[in-house]
Amino acid sequence: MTKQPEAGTEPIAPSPARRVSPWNVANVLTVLRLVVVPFFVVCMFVDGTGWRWAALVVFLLASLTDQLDGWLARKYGLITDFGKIADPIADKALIGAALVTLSLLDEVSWWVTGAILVREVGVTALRFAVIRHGVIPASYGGKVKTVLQIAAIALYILPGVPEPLRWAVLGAAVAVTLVTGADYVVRAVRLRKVAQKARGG
Ligand SMILES: O=P(O)(O)OC[C@H](O)CO
Repeated sequence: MTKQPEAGTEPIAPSPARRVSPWNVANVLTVLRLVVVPFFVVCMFVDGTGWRWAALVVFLLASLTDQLDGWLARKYGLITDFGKIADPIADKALIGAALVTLSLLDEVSWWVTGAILVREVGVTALRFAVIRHGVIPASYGGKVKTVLQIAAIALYILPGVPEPLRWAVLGAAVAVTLVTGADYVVRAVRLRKVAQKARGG
């Protein structure tokens, strides 16, 4: 019986099928998400409700590209190792910039921003630490985490949202962020073991 790779880990193997260029529409959207981050930050720091709404629109449009690039990559077979690494990094840049900005403006506690940033930077470092064994793509939990983070940040950017609603969604985002971070550590250990076994080590 053919042994299937373990879920959530993808050892690097030579692909017998067609090679997909990293310069495809899904990856271009991922890079665009990175490019709009400075525009979002500027909108946040300019005084006035209009600029708040502009920041929200930029943030939500950039977040939408996260859902769109993943969908395009799956539908048109545009999944590349570059996309698997760059997509979570682009999400982290957008989410990280939003949280740091909200903390600088005294609207989100620094401990929340710090806990989320430590997890996000840690998972990125982990991905690079095991990259010689394979790529750890975003998990289902990781995607749920990103949606919760986006919802929580949008509620903080939006003027006049009741505080209990903001706290509830942000609390859920922090919890899922930390739990999925621990899950990636388990996946990285598993990936290393699978890759070492495959090499006969
Ligand atoms: O939890 P991560 O680090 O895999 O990030 C998930 C991505 O942001 C989903 O698009």
